[in-house]
Amino acid sequence: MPDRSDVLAALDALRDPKTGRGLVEAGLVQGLVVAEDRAGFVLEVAAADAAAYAPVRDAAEAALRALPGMTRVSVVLTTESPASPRPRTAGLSPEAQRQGRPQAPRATERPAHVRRVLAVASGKGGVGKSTVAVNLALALKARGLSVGLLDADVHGPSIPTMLGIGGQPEYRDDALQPKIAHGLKAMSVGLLMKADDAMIWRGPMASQALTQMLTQTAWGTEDQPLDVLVVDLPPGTGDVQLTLIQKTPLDGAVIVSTPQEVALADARRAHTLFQRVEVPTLGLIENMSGPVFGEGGTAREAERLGAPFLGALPLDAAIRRGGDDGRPVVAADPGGDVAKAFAAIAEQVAGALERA
Ligand SMILES: Nc1ncnc2c1ncn2[C@@H]1O[C@H](COP(=O)(O)OP(=O)(O)OP(=O)(O)O)[C@@H](O)[C@H]1O
Repeated sequence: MPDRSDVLAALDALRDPKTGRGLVEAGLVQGLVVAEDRAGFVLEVAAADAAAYAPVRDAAEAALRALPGMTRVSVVLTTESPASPRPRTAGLSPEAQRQGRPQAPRATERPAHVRRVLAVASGKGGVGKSTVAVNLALALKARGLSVGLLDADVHGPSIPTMLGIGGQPEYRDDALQPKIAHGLKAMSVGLLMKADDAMIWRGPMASQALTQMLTQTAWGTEDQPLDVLVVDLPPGTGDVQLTLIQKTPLDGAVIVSTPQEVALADARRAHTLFQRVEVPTLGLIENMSGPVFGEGGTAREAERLGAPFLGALPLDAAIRRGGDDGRPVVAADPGGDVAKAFAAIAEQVAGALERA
């Protein structure tokens, strides 16, 4: 298996067309991940140079793929647009300087022409976070808002399936063009990565690519800004989530949980995580509520945390089918009980975002 130094040598053998130096020496290789038969990194260039560097990205991918034993390679070309400077990062606090440990960077850059950014989070995986994100986005849209959906779930991006979208997003007019599905503007990490690249994407690449999807997607225009951008975060409360929520300028978060104690304990941790970064928890949502998993647990947890309880959604086969078929239940059956439950939640979320 090639190791990190083999990968670096292969990349440095390629020339940066601008400086004539090797890619590594020129500082173009960022966030390199090498793990057994996989490698990936971010090639970040100025926006004006994006087209010129596409062949460099292709050459880098080819060079890595040519290494013996290397089967999965992913190079993401990201651009640094002059109109949207990189997020400024916080300097080291005196305490951190003394300890030699950097503080995590805090986002200061908002995506252009987006009024509000809402995170949908869950402590635990599989509780229906993505299902809620999609249907809540549709319910907000049904209120007359213009809504975008950013699938940041690097662990398992499911929004493309849920919305029935696919194919690489187009890069036009210096921006990634979102896919339009059921009236939502959607962008997913799943559209940019190949199915089995998930592991590579968990590291710095994920963070950089998400920053790019957030800030360089054509979410809105000056004349028609996007009202709400819903961000489907990866489940969990670890370092990946912490980095993402620190780098994303969030106006509020909703936390999805099932009624079981194991899920509620993780929901509690998610709330604590948001508190740490001073993002208000707009409320908790109980999913898969009913006789199988129980009901009421999330409402009680919300009360304990001092956060609003936004509503409960039943365990319902139609919700699952809608997700599998690319026809989310709120779009497929807008007059049904589930759509009404989402409408009630959307009303509270819209109100809270207005005040945020
Ligand atoms: N209320 C519900 N009733 C029935 N099935 C549901 C419900 N909510 C979600 N599901 C189904 O449960 C599965 C997991 O849902 P989903 O992918 O939304 O969870 P998640 O929390 O986003 O998972 P992860 O973050 O781990 O990817 C899906 O098959 C989905 O269709």
